[in-house]
Amino acid sequence: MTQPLVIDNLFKQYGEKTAVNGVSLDVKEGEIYGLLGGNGAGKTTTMRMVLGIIYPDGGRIQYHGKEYSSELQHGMGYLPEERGLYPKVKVSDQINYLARLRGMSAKDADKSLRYWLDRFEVPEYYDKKIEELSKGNQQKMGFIAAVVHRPKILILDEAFSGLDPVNVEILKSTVKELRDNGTSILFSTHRMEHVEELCQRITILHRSNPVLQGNIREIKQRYPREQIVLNTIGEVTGIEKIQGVQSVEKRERGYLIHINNVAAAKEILNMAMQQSEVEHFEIKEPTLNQIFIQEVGESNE
Ligand SMILES: Nc1ncnc2c1ncn2[C@@H]1O[C@H](COP(=O)(O)OP(=O)(O)OP(=O)(O)O)[C@@H](O)[C@H]1O
Repeated sequence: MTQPLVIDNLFKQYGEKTAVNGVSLDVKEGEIYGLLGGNGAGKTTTMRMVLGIIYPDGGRIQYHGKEYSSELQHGMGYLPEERGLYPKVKVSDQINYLARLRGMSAKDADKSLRYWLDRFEVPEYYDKKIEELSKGNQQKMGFIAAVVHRPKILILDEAFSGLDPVNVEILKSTVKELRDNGTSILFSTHRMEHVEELCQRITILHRSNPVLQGNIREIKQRYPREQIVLNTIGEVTGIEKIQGVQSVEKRERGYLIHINNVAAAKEILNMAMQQSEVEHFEIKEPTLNQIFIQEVGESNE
């Protein structure tokens, strides 16, 4: 079976500025692939090349084994980071028009739009102009515009930005459902917890270069486990004296301990058990955000 999306050694230059330098990745059917990077890393440029909005200066993109052609637009959906809908046009006029541009009949387009408005519990937005909606609700309409024509490949650039926590959950479950129905999703975000929840594979870009790539589980295993969460009933003293312990922070229910040698973990546990009752002991794997900071030298969030 050919892959829905294969990007091979993609390259893009704006004058002297290299925006994307040798990005390769593939998105499988029914996968949400995470594209991460700080501001200006090259995520949007990569996505726009995939969508055929701009042309690569080098490299190759294949869609189900084929080169780009304009008909492929019918099978692709895009939620841009910046709002993509016209403020003064009604939701129904605009989204139905976009759906028809992507090959749907007027009847199917309207049915699909109404389905999505009901799904987000806002059927009354059908007749509203975009500018009449709040920022978060405009984002939802942008999402509907991206999925109304049932694309096989979906590109989501900061899909959850501007949404309140309830709406983030609603959109997240929708994205998971689209994945489970076979959609291939290329997903960019600054929020690492979303990536940890939604994606199995990622690429981290830094100043146009891919600096880290692969399966999140495997990536995490390559980084040392340097944090211990210890919750005890009573106080434990002397942890900082154990060799390999770098710092001990008192937390509400215990301690957060930084180590630079995993052998210290056993000694910490022994000491804690001698002095108190241990409620919880965990050697934590690094978070994706910690790995990101280590690779890129700054937080993504
Ligand atoms: N049309 C353009 N002309 C000139 N330079 C551009 C253009 N579009 C992007 N760039 C430059 O290319 C680099 C990558 O930009 P891009 O928008 O792809 O980053 P990004 O990872 O999406 O960032 P952000 O998280 O801030 O949206 C940046 O340095 C940007 O200034």
